[in-house]
Amino acid sequence: MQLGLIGLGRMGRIVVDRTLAAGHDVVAFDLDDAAVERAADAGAEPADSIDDFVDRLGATKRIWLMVPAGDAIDVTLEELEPHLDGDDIVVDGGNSYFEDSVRRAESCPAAYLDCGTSGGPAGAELGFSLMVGGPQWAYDELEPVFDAVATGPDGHERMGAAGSGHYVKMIHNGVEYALMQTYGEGFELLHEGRYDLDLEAVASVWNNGAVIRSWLLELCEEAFREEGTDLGTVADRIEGGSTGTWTVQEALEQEVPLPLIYTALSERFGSRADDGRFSRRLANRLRYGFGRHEVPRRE
Ligand SMILES: NC(=O)C1=CN([C@@H]2O[C@H](COP(=O)(O)OP(=O)(O)OC[C@H]3O[C@@H](n4cnc5c(N)ncnc54)[C@H](O)[C@@H]3O)[C@@H](O)[C@H]2O)C=CC1
Ligand SMILES: O=C(CO)[C@H](O)[C@H](O)COP(=O)(O)O
Repeated sequence: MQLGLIGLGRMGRIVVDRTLAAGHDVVAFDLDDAAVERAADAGAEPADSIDDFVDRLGATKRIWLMVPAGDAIDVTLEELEPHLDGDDIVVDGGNSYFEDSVRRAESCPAAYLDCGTSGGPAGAELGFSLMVGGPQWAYDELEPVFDAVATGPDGHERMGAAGSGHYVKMIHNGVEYALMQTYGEGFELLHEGRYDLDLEAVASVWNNGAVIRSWLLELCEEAFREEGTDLGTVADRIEGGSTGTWTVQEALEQEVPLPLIYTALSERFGSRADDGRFSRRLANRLRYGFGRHEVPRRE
């Protein structure tokens, strides 16, 4: 099969490499010329514009977008759409908001598959976990590519109608936030607690047979090994947050309580306050107000 790939960053490049390794042909485009050159070195056919990209694809086009969620998807689709018809397929493998994917599926002349992708660049060796929404025929048609990009046939599944793939991935990310938060809390207590512990050793022994073993816990072990048991110079600031915000918004709309995911999300926002949380500072001052407790002051 021939696959056109747009977006050759951390994730797109893995899609290229795994698709090529499975014996398919890849036409590759990115706004970054150096990324296109690197994909060409790996065996892809380089394209220098969207027009060139579509010219290099056969009459029936199979296209995978791996650009950042948001405007980059709409801009790319706007350029692609005059070249597409109902026999063509477009996959969005990024972290798009599911309602945007529903809208795009309705307006795109091609069959549109929203594909939640999990595994991250670090999971490249194993292959990804793919959660796909959209028409069954398009999913079936792209099965050889999904087999290649995922861990294999068990690593991808059609979730349902348009939007469902990105919906499942959004909630996957909410779970990811909460798991990171709970590992963080456990290790914080171990770090601050009664014993002088080697946290890499704790993570390692937990990863060998413990109930709470997981890939994230293996990544905790790696972090302590590489940064030290006190995490060295790693700052207490957590970026990201869009997928977790959407998960919490959806939970509010569906009236489903998600206290753990909400707490994990709010910890991210709280971590970004430049000089500490205002609410924590006010609570500090109020304890003086009612109790004349000493007020710890900033340097
Ligand atoms: N990095 C991760 O752990 C994961 C990322 N994702 C999602 O995959 C998507 C891509 O993520 P990454 O590869 O990490 O991002 P990245 O920033 O590494 O790569 C994005 C690439 O898209 C290119 N690009 C941007 N706008 C473009 C346009 N209009 N036309 C052509 N190329 C364009 C950039 O030049 C860059 O090479 C995002 O939606 C992200 O949320 C999904 C799962 C995991
Ligand atoms: O999807 C992912 C992992 O599963 C990506 O790493 C994503 O960027 C993480 O989301 P956020 O930026 O909201 O932390």
